[in-house]
Amino acid sequence: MTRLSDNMEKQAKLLSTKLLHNHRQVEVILNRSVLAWKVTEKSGKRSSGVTEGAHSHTVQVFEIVAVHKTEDDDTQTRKHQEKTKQHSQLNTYAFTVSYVRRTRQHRWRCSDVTFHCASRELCEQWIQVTNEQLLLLTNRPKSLLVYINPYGGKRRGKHIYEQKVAPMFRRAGISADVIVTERANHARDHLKTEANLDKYDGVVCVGGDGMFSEILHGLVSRTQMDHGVDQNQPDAELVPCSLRIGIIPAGSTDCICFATVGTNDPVTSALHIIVGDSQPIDVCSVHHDDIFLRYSVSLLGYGFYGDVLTDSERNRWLGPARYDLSGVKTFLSHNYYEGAVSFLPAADDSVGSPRDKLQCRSGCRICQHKSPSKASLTSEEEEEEEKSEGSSGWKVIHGKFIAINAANMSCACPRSPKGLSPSAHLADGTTDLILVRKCSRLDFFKHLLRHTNKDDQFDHSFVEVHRVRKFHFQPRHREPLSLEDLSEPLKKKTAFRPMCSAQTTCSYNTAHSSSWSCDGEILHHSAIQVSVQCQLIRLFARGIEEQQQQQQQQCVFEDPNTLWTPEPSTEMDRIFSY
Ligand SMILES: CCCCCCCCCCCCC/C=C/[C@@H](O)[C@H](CO)NC(=O)CCCCCCCCCCCCCCC
Ligand SMILES: Nc1ncnc2c1ncn2[C@@H]1O[C@H](COP(=O)(O)OP(=O)(O)OP(=O)(O)O)[C@@H](O)[C@H]1O
Ligand SMILES: [Ca+2]
Repeated sequence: MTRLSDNMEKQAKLLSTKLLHNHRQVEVILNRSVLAWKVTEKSGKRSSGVTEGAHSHTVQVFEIVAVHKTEDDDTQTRKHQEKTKQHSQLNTYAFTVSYVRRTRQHRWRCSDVTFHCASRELCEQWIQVTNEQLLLLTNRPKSLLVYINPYGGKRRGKHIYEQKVAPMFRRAGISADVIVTERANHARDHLKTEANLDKYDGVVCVGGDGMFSEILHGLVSRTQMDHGVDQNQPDAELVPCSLRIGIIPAGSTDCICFATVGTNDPVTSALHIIVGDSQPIDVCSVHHDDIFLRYSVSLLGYGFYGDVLTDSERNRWLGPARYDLSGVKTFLSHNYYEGAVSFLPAADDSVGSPRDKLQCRSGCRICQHKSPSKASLTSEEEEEEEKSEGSSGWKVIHGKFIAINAANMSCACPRSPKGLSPSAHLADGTTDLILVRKCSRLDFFKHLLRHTNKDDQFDHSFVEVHRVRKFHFQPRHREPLSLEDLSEPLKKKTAFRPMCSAQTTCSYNTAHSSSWSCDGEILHHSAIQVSVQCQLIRLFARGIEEQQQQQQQQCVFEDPNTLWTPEPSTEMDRIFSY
């Protein structure tokens, strides 16, 4: 066994020992980046002609969840002690490493591997040295603030957290303060005004997109208040939030989780939190004149999706099925709306285009590209840039639209696995503006259907899509201006400005106006100004991993339930022979 000093090369072995695993002798190596083990002894039981190289396993150190002494009463250890007569000295002291194992469709599971050692000292040394490596991973959260919506989705949030997530947090040594919400906006208000955020490394929401939206608003507003930033200023440079947000999906659509992780699975999300993943996310700020309305990270939808949402709110009791019912009803209504959309295209080539088929994936190059237009430009500089852009500046489109959608991320979800804009990026500082013009029911049906198959939903004469940094929408008909519809700050403002003229209220016709759905919340203003705030928040996620990469990593070996991670033989040789 060798123990090398801290300043040795990254790949140098910290520990290298012959141990027992599954009744067989294995050589186990720990260096700064991987834990690896390979069988060094042939077993009569498993002689399937597989070479020794195929028995090699590696686990990235940053994907180790925890290492523990295997308890004496551990069933596995007892079974092992009974069975392994031939290794009598090597079967008493054992440690278990819990690590991330990839399964199908971006799902992660926590797997355990137990190694048996010849002595207590050796066992303790393995635990200590492995733990030392885990402590070096400073991006891992130690303390979390968790909000559970007990009524989201199928009302299983509390059960999911207690049964699936809390035990994993405990195993990983993460402490969690849990608040089960008692009313809508409880989490938002608590974060905004009460929570002592200095105590935490992250905030976790257990619920759906609506619950995530509460956490987003609480955290972003709190950060701006703490830094004296006025959210009502559409051009204000917002301060990024320092705490990351974890999403344990327990809602109806869970689009934000699906589009950032690739699956809606509580265990996978818990593992992304434990390993301390970090995925920056763009946030759209939505204003009406100089009044802040809301933030959005997924879909801002006017017309079709706004109407689906408005109708579905009446049928909340139906749970997730409410969207399908309202979807069919809205489709049959076949409404269209008139208005003007003006937008500032993301002219910079580095952001690609919504039709380039370059999907945003883990480590996305486009999102990493630091163009000056991302985050670093002051609003004055941006204004200057806009003025000097001339023909590449703001564009205006007047028309009759069935839907106006701004997809800040793909909006992939189980209903539409590739999403509303399959090539939208999580953190590029832009949103994809999709305009679906008035068309026949059949054409609109064909367009919708393409959200569920491989065909290009933008390849229709009545659909256009633009990658934009900002956009405005002005409905052709004036806004409804009943005081009940107005947000608190606007009510105050209205008291000084007589906006609600008789002419305005009379000219408003509900049949001609839709509402915006903002991440599943209805906005009470149709005329809005939207600006993308590049990478304003970070999630405990890493973006969707390449499917190809996943498949390469997963091979079923001998036991179809055993998924293992083979390394190219050269890589394994390098690890074991260094
Ligand atoms: C022919 C089948 C076509 C299926 C087309 C499916 C397209 C689905 C695209 C879903 C995009 C979801 C975007 C996510 C938005 C979230 O920020 C938000 C908050 O959770 N969710 C919703 O607003 C919830 C929005 C839920 C929208 C459901 C729409 C269902 C449409 C059904 C149309 C049926 C037509 C049938 C004609 C006979
Ligand atoms: N204790 C509570 N009682 C009532 N409503 C709550 C409570 N806690 C949170 N809410 C509200 O419930 C709404 C819906 O919650 P959530 O997003 O978790 O589920 P969902 O609507 O089923 O899922 P999705 O948003 O993914 O469609 C949120 O807008 C949130 O503000
Ligand atoms: Ca984006």
